[in-house]
Amino acid sequence: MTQLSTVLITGASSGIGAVYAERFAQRGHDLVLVARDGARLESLASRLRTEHGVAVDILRADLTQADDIRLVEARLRDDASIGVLINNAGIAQSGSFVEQTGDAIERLITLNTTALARLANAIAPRLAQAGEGSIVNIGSVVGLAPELGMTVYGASKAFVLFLSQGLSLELNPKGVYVQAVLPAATRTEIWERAGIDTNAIPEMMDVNELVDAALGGFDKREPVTIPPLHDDSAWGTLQAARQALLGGIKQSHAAERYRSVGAH
Ligand SMILES: NC(=O)C1=CN([C@@H]2O[C@H](COP(=O)(O)OP(=O)(O)OC[C@H]3O[C@@H](n4cnc5c(N)ncnc54)[C@H](OP(=O)(O)O)[C@@H]3O)[C@@H](O)[C@H]2O)C=CC1
Ligand SMILES: N[C@@H](C=O)C(=O)O
Repeated sequence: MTQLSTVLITGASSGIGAVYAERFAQRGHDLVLVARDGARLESLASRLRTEHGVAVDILRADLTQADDIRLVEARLRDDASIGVLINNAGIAQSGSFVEQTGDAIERLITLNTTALARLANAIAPRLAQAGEGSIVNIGSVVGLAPELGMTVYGASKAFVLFLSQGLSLELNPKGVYVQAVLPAATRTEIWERAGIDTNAIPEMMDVNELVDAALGGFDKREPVTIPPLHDDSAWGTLQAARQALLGGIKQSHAAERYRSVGAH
C-alpha cells in the first residue's frame, strides 16, 4: 500500500462527507465516494477530478439495504488500494421516542450502526494484515448526552464511540489507526432531512471548520477527536472516572446495599 492510499467515504454526497472528499482530494488521494444520490456524487467527483487531478469512483448504495451494504463491503475487502475508510453516512430523527415509528428507528440504527460496523469489519482484516491504514468513524457529542433528548440517535452515536474505542485497542497494535470524531451541531443538511428546526439551536459550527479540525486530530493520530471541546482535559477526566468505576467492580458478590433484598 502506498502512503497515498485511496480513501472510501460514505455519505459523500453532502455535508461532512463531501468536505472530507474535498480535503483528501486536495491532499492528492484517489477516492471512492458512496451515497444514494448518484447525480450529486458524479458532479462532486467530476469537479474533484478536474481541480485536483485525482481518480474518483462513485459507488451508489443505500446503506440501509443489505445488498447495497454487501456491495460496499466487497469493494473494501477486495480493493487493496483502499487504505482509509471514512465511515460517515448517518441520519438523525426528529421527535421523542414515543412519537417515532419502529420502521424509522430501525432505518436509523441500520445506517448509523449496522452499516458502519459491517464496513469497518470488511476492511479491518486486510488493513491488519497490511499493518497500516485508517478507519474514521463519525459519532456525535449527542452520544455522550442522553439529556439532549435525541435518544435513539444518541444511542447510535454512543455505539459508534464504544466501537471505535474498542477497535482502536484491538487494531492499533496491528498498525491500524482508528479515530472516533464527535462533532456537535454543524451546519449541514442533516437537520432539514430529519425535520429538525435549527432556529432553536443557539450555535452551530461551519462544516469546513469541523472537518479541518477532525483532520487535525487524524494527523495527530488521536483515538477520539472532539472539535468543539475546548478544554481537552475534560475528556481525560471522563476516561479516568470510567477507569475508577471499573476498578470498583467486584464481581464475586453483590454490593452491600443490595444484599438484604432476598431476605424478605
Ligand atoms: N451536522 C451535524 O450537526 C452533525 C453530524 N454528525 C454526523 O455526521 C455524519 C454526516 O452527516 P452530515 O454531513 O451532517 O449530514 P448530511 O445530511 O449532509 O449528509 C449525510 C450523508 O449521508 C448520506 N446518506 C443518508 N442516508 C443514506 C443511506 N441510506 N445510504 C447511504 N448514504 C446515506 C447522504 O447521501 P444521500 O442522501 O445521497 O444518500 C449524505 O451524503 C452523520 O453520521 C451525522 O450523524 C454528527 C454530529 C453533528
Ligand atoms: N446531527 C446532529 C443531530 O441531529 C448532532 O449529532 O448533533
